Amino acid sequence: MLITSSWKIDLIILFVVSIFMLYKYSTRKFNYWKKRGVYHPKPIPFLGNIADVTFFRTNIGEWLKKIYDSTDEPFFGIFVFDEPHLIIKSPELIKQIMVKDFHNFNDRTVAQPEHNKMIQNLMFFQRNPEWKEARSKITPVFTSGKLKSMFTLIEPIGANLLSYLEKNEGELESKEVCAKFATDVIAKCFFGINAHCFDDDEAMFRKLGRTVFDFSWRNGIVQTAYFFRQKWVDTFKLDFVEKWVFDYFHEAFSKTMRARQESGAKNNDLVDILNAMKKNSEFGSDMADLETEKLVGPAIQFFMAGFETTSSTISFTLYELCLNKNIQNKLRTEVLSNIKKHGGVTYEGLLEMKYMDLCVKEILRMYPVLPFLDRTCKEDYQLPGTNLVIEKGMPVFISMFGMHQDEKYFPDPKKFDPDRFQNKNYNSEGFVYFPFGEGPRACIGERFGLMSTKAALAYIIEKYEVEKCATTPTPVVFAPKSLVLQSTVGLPMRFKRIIPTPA
Ligand code: HEM
Repeated sequence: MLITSSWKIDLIILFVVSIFMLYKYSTRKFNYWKKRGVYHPKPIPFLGNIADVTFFRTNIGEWLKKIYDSTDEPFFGIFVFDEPHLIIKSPELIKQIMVKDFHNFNDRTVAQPEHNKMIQNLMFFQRNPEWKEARSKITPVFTSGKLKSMFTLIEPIGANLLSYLEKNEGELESKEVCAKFATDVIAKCFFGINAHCFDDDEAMFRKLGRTVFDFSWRNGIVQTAYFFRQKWVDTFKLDFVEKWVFDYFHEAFSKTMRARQESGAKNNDLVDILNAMKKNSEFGSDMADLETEKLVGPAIQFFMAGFETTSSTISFTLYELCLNKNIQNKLRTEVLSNIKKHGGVTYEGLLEMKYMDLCVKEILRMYPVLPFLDRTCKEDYQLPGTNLVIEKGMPVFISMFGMHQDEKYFPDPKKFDPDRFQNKNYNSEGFVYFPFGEGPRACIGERFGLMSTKAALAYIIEKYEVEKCATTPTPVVFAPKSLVLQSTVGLPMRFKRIIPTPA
């Protein structure tokens, strides 16, 4: 006998008391924002405001946008399960945090797993001071000269893309076509490997890409935990992507690097650049060992950060072009005259394509592949012009998707209107448009991503008309289990070869 003479009643009492205690525990911080006079949507016990993401009813980008749209406050609080998080909405405050006071917000909130050295050393996950050191060493990989050299590696992949389209003309899933292109480009430029994605649907690098980014329960749960339940990552030793993926990348890169060192061959890729840096001891004396994560890390990081972002941007552009024929025709006119002037799709030619630039800018506004930014507050911080002190360790989020779709900044936000970027700087006062992030921690591969995106578009648009077909989704429905913005059904469309008219 415990409490009453019936063990059944005892059990019920114990159950009710346990639930009550759990309820009390999960709601113990729920007056955090109220006490500070900060607006916050009403949280629910155990889940806070993250129920929709927890049950995979929506993805993180759309969830944050929905909360962003629910208030006009310049900043507001939410609860992720039981933990308070701050969302910044004011463009001026975003600028303050991302740039002016970057020193106090120079780490992401994303977990840095103790059990996995490889993930720890990926730049996206790195914390300071390691991040600062790694970033300054890797920045020279993306100078104009190196990009221009890497462009020569993209040209043959452009030819493969066109012969693939020629063989498979008609209805195609454009996201898959663009994924093949982006995978081949990244494998070639960063791993020195021909991935052969256009020849083989089951090519190994393509499989790796699917494993990392295809929406699955595994990826949905683990990748959400990395951003919102960092403690689980260490407790359950969760790997951002499956371990075999890292092992494969590690092996592939190390092999190429070793072969290159032995043969002395040069290829204009990351392998050459890192070999040269290693020779000059730019990575320090501990880098004598070829297999170390610090050398392989950048290649893996570039694959993970560059493959999905680039392929999505190309395919979302094709998607909007097939829905907006007049814009497609205008872009083709520019591409054709540029190709005529430069004798083909060239590095210099791409830089001159003004309308192409507007189209890609507008796509990245409408479909920012990574739809939110995150930073951690390093030390207690008085939010300028407010009474709020952001406490040390507070996760701070920015809804990029919310800002980019806010009609206050972008009238008629669902309309694909490249001309809205014509002679317009949206970030003059504060930040409202930042598809590559902002400040010292912004995307390091922006210029590479834009170069490969524009190259693919130029190759395709020169030779093919893209058209809506019966399975083209209108509008796009974003996958709820995905960290990045992805269409649930892909982006099928018709590729119709343009028959040149005789001169
Ligand atoms: C259209 C293509 C791309 C888009 C839209 C994109 C977007 C982004 C965004 C939003 C961030 C976070 C920035 C922040 O927190 O302020 C980021 C970070 C990053 N991106 Fe990209 N990216 C693209 C292509 C690439 C490519 C091609 C590479 C590599 C070659 C790359 C490498 C990285 C890395 C390493 C980071 C982490 C930077 C750091 O923590 O210092 N990205 N990217």
